Amino acid sequence: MIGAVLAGGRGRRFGDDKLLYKINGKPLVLYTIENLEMAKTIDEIVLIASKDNAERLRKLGYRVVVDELLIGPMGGVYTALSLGDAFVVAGDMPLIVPEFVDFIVSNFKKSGKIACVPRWENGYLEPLHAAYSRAFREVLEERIKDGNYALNRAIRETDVCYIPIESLPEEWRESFFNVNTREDLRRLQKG
Ligand SMILES: Nc1nc2c(ncn2[C@@H]2O[C@H](COP(=O)(O)OP(=O)(O)OP(=O)(O)O)[C@@H](O)[C@H]2O)c(=O)[nH]1
Ligand SMILES: [Mg+2]
Repeated sequence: MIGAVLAGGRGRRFGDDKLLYKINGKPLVLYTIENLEMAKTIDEIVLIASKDNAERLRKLGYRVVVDELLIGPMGGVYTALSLGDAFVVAGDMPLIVPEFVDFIVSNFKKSGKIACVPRWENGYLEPLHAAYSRAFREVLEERIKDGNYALNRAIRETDVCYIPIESLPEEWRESFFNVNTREDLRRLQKG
């Protein structure tokens, strides 16, 4: 399974250097990549960049694909799925838990569903920490054509499998932590 890292955002809340911002000498996105690589079910990492940051991201040594749409996360997932089935994560999720990724990917494979997405009891979804089949790209294509760019709605209106988060080990929840502001970074450095 491909591990696709969304890295084409503009980081308006943080500053556009967000993913390459160094924490203890290492770019934020490299934490995400290295944890994803540790998942046994992931055999290739691909960064889904914008044309503006693709060259800078290429220097990290991973495969980079340019997202030509830049309509938000939905376009990133759409671009990733052109390569095949993928586990998609946001590049700003440095604490992803490899065992959790493997858990989602194996459930996705077992379920035979078009996608498998973690869901909180209150209904909130975690679409940027989820497994998608290539076939889901067609669902997205229809919606993109109509100008419907909300990924959450696309998932809700499709027959996907959900992973109930509260039934899983509590330590796995840090997997969803994402860096949006400089304040989040301080939380990360404190550990
Ligand atoms: N390929 C791609 N990635 C995206 C796109 N929009 C956001 N992302 C990435 O998805 C992840 C989560 O997005 P956000 O937390 O909203 O980050 P952001 O868009 O960079 O930041 P804000 O402008 O502050 O919302 C980040 O790693 C972004 O780089 C997009 O249009 N295409
Ligand atoms: Mg974020």
